[in-house]
Amino acid sequence: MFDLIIKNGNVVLSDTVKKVDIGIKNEKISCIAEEITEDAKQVIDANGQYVMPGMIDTHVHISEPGRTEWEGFETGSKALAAGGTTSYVEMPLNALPATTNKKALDLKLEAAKTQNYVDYGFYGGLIPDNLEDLKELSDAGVLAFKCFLSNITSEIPDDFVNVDDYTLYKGMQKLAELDQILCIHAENPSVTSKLEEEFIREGKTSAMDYPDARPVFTEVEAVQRALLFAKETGCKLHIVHISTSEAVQAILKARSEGVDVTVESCPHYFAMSAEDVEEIGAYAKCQPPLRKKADHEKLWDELLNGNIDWLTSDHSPCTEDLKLESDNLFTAWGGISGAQNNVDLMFDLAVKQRGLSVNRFVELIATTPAKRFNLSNKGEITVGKDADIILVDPEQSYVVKREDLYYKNKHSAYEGRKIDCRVTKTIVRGNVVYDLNEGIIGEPIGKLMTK
Ligand SMILES: NC(=O)NC(NC(N)=O)C(=O)[O-]
Ligand SMILES: [Zn+2]
Ligand SMILES: [Zn+2]
Repeated sequence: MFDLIIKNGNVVLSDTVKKVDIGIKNEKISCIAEEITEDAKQVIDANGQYVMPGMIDTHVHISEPGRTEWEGFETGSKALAAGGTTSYVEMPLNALPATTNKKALDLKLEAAKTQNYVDYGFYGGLIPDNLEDLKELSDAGVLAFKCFLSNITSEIPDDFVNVDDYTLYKGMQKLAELDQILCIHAENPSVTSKLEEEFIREGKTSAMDYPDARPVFTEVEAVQRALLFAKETGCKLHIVHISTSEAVQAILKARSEGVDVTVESCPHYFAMSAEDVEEIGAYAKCQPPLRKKADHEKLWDELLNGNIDWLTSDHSPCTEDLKLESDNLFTAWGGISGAQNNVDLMFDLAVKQRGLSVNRFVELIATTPAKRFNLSNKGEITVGKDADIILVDPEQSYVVKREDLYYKNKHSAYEGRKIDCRVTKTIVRGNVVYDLNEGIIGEPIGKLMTK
């Protein structure tokens, strides 16, 4: 007797897509066979749909506690579930306090405990004055660490700040000892902040000016510095939300020379370019910026050539006033609400429109991040793994509408956009948590993932 059987779907296995049935028992995938005839408490017919591992989104900002009006665990995890994500890793910034010591992590754990509809884990932050806190955060089970090379300053006590080079060096030494990955937001802080001031002074604040104020080389420079420090210290490195082909090439070169480095990018860098931001406005503002068409196409080549390791949402929500109060892009809040439209949007763009294989797509959303973050129960449809599974209908289309968004603040850079693919069910450890017709189902059953 199975708890759940998923029948007749096109199941994305590690190197093939096969029409097989999946039997689930005690939260795990317990049988994969051409036909399962045993009984089950629940049967799902997935005819005509892809059945694949749920997305593992390793880049999500939930600003609870402290800035819960931006996003909370309940609303954020509902959006993730509705978008086909079955587990996520939460960034150490935007909540107050930032997750830079054990006390702050405990506040996160407490807030998250009863509110998550999907599985979740945490990052610890590296900032200039917390080198002594890294071991305690690591011992408490954070999945990885994060720091900013990009300029990030705040007047508010306990908010996140970027590292200086000394902290980067010392932090990497410590994290290498702790066998932790350091994830880095890589942009040169002094060039970008001064350039932005200069552009504003000169009134050059259009959507097409914005990427010029954070030029390609400022990403490449910070990436190269991080690579050099990683080579020196032996620290495992992961570069988040990469926006340029040039930076990807620098990463590939360092990897070929022995640096243990991986790289992610996000759907928004593929779905939109700076030209689109002219129309969409601040909802599509982020750092690093959406690049102009020619750079954007070069990043697509990197993705299609297998040079980007995985995809994340970088769901970085805020209240709508922070997007609207400023009359120019330069001073509006940077960050895109995207957690609910990762899987189907990228399936449409990369698989349907640009011919990426479905197997490669699954590596990008699930298998590779699971391996890198040592989430050994997740990321593949294989007997013994957690039954974290989504159904994806490549024949359905929909238009992104505010009222369908689960975010606390229902704005999106994709509002009004037609997506030719749709997530129809999300299953976390055998529990159906989202269904297209019924919406979010049941109680928040998400469990904490620790290292
Ligand atoms: N404070 C943020 O949420 N920042 C985020 N903002 C973006 N990407 O625009 C990020 O990941 O850098
Ligand atoms: Zn960032
Ligand atoms: Zn981010």
